[in-house]
Amino acid sequence: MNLTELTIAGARDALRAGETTAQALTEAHLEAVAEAGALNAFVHHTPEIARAQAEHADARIRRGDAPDMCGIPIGVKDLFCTRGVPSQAGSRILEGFKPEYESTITDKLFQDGAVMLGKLNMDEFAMGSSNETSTYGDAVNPWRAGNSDASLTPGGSSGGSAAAVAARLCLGALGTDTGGSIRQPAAFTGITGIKPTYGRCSRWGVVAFASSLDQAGPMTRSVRDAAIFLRAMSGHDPKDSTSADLAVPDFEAMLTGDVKGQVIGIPREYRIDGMPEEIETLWARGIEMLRDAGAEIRDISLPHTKYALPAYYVIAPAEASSNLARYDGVRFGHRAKLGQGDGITEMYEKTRAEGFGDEVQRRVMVGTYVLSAGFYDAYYNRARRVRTLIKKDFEDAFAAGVDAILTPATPSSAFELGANFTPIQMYLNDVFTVTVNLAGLPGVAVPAGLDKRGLPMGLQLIGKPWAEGELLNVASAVEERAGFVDRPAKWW
Ligand SMILES: NC(=O)C[C@H](N)C(=O)O
Repeated sequence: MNLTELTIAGARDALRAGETTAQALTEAHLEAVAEAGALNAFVHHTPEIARAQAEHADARIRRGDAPDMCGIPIGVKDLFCTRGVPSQAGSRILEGFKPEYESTITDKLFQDGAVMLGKLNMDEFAMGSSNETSTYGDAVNPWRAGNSDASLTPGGSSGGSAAAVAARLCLGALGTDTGGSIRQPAAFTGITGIKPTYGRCSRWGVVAFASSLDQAGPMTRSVRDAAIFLRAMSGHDPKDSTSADLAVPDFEAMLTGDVKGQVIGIPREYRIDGMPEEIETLWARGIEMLRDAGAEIRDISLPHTKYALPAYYVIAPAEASSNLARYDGVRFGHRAKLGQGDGITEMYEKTRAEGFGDEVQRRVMVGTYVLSAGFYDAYYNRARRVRTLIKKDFEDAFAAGVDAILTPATPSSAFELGANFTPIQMYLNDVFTVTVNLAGLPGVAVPAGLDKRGLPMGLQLIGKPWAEGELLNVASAVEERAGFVDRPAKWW
């Protein structure tokens, strides 16, 4: 058995059947991680923790007391606080920060027996779409275009998570998604990623970027794995007042693959100018797959879509400017060296100028500006009103009988690292994904084909609030028909 080729479902079943052990799985993955330095996916390695967790998991499996994630080697995005383990959110300003507490999500996973191999690379404070704003340097996509050896982005901000899962360094990884950070990298690396409904998973102990938009989710190599992983992460947490007090369904049991009679909406506003033909064709193929599976395809309108990106890039920086005020050189991580006569103001200024990268500084400035007294109504309040309209567009579609919405996940496949996009060009990566965060809905990206260069492309499905199970079921129908089995050739 090739242990790094298993899915989470396959590994779980093999562990329970005694065909392998958590320790063997862990060693195989630690070895894969050690060989994959060129991908720069893992930025902190925790082999001692992994080995201790695996030993413990094996004992539980032998006792017949093994939850689904017991003994499963995973990677954790650096945005999650993990007790005693560096948790830097990809930023220099959190250099040396080792939390004294565990995030609720990692705690839940560890309670279930999951094995943490280490922390994964990401854009600084989750701001970016290419993993190029990370203080650790770029994570690299394991996929390459044709015969070219140019390094491609795995997407962002959960770039390390996507690269690690696609390269078989772990069976699944934790990501977070504020405007597309799970779904875009999943699409760029040919894996599955779901952003759950806002409130499905606790945000406690996840470094905050934009609190009304942030949501954690799993990144995996199959829809079934996403269902298993998501169930283990979900649930109410009294420590996060925005987490929902709702029962968590068995998402895996809902994967029947049957979508007969379901109404799938195709929003005409997502047919944007300049959309590459290959993405358009992929979308058309997705429509055919679902029609073929017995779903009813319906053209719909989500009229405020075009205002989503500008509204997101007002609301997210506004919240970020407030959340990031706490990094002052006193409470966490990095503090600048001070000169003679420097007072507390210089300490704040120098620390923040050194500790934050350009993109983070840009967002703090934009955010502070749109919240300032003279501009609050013109920008922040207007963006909030747009957000309400976007949410209402989706509500109207669902009220008219639509069960799920199909769109492309991204407007392109993976691009080269160092492409030197302007900030606006970079933000355009999120054009199909931010609406979902603004509306608080669940969205899943599934790999559905390769482009002419041999790079993966993904489709996005958007669901009703709390309907992750139904949504993953539609995704599984696409997965089955797309038959995406391609994988990156190993060059690292
Ligand atoms: N965090 C995210 O979901 C990524 C998004 N591209 C942003 O930079 O805000």
